[in-house]
Amino acid sequence: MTSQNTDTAARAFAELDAYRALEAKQQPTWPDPAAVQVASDELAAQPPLVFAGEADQLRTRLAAAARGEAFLLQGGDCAETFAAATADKIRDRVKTLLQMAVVLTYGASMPVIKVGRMAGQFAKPRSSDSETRDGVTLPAFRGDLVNGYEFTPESRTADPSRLVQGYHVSASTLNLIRAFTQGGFADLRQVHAWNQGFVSNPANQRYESLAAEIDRAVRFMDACGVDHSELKQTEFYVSHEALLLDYERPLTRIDSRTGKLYDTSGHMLWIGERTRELDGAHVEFLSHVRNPIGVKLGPTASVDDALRLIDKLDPEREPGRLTFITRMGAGKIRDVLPGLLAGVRDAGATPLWVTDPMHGNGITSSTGYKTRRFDDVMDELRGFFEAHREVGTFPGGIHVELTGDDVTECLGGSENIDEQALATRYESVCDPRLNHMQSLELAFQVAEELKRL
Ligand SMILES: O=C[C@H](O)[C@H](O)COP(=O)(O)O
Ligand SMILES: C=C(OP(=O)(O)O)C(=O)O
Ligand SMILES: [Mn+2]
Repeated sequence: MTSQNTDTAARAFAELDAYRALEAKQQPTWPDPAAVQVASDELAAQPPLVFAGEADQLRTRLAAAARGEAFLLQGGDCAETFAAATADKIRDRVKTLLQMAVVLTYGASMPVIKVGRMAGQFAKPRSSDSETRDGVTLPAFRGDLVNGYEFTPESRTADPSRLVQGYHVSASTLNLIRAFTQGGFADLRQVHAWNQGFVSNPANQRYESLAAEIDRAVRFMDACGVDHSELKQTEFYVSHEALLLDYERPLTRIDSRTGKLYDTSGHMLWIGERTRELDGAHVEFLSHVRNPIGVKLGPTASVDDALRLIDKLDPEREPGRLTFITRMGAGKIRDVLPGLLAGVRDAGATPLWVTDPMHGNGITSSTGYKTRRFDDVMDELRGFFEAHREVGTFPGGIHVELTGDDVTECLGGSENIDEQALATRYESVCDPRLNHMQSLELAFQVAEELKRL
């Protein structure tokens, strides 16, 4: 580095570090600050997980979605865990997203941008700092990057060595995702092989007939001698909530090509509903990195909130830079979203609008499980499309908590999971996820909405 480059880098990091003077909500209480410094130094010495150029490429893809020329599919666990970062589970989540993408691409006849909530989704904001079970109170589980899910004082104590472990688990997850999506697994000729559902399930049968059509189309192209080598690989990006600043900061690096800062822990980072204060540390931090940024907006978000977030996070109004992920709740979306869309549009801003139909629809079952009704999720989705049709803006994508596994965490769907069934395979350590079949079913319904655009 020349001394001029060194100066520029020092200035960029000094600006980034303005966040340190601001309130950072939802951070763990680390018992030993010296150990956090050791972990931070270790992270700072590791290679980046993603390349800045990939984040730029995703920004251009998201810009197309903001213009109405592509659709974002973002999904994965509420909270990834280190233990579940196995080849089978990663493969099944990737498969589920690939299947959904095929359904959506076919339905919308437009490119679908695939972004996993994967390879870094390890830190959770919580409603309460503590959890009480049978009269015993311990710190809440804040994600594997912070503490363990097991309900013991040792496990629930925040442990900064988990930051480093989280980096390595993210690296191996991302490595496998790259292998799957670029090494032949995601070849469109494998469209049948991705299916893993129950033969008799209606979503499964619908998928099989769509896959057969795609097969015929690919064979037709083969017979015509069309070169369609781009069908052999697929672009796949990773994202997570940039919650834990002790993890994000040491992974933020200067891009040698441009001299700009990128948070290299993932391609896209988002700010959660609980940490999106304009004068808070998270908004300040992400305002200084070049990655595409998402912000969750709940039902209390005003037009003014949205416009100020745009001014802070996307002052140049750069296409693809900013995605608003709305999570209003099925009962509220039709009342609150149209005004928000219109207010932002009238101010001349064109962020990408995406729906998260999960987080506004949480309930507790009579049997004590955190759950969501599939019908509420679908209702919010329809409300999202209705609001955009009403205002004339583009419904640019979906953000869902899902897994490739056959879990029983959300009520309903074609398998009719009821309150009693929740207990059979409830595996989430945080929010309930759509299982493989529910995810596919949702994709078909979104495809129907996209066909109406
Ligand atoms: O994923 C989102 C939040 O972390 C989660 O909904 C919070 O859940 P809690 O209300 O159980 O803390
Ligand atoms: C914490 C999450 O969501 P929100 O910020 O919308 O509550 C999440 O996406 O898991
Ligand atoms: Mn969640």
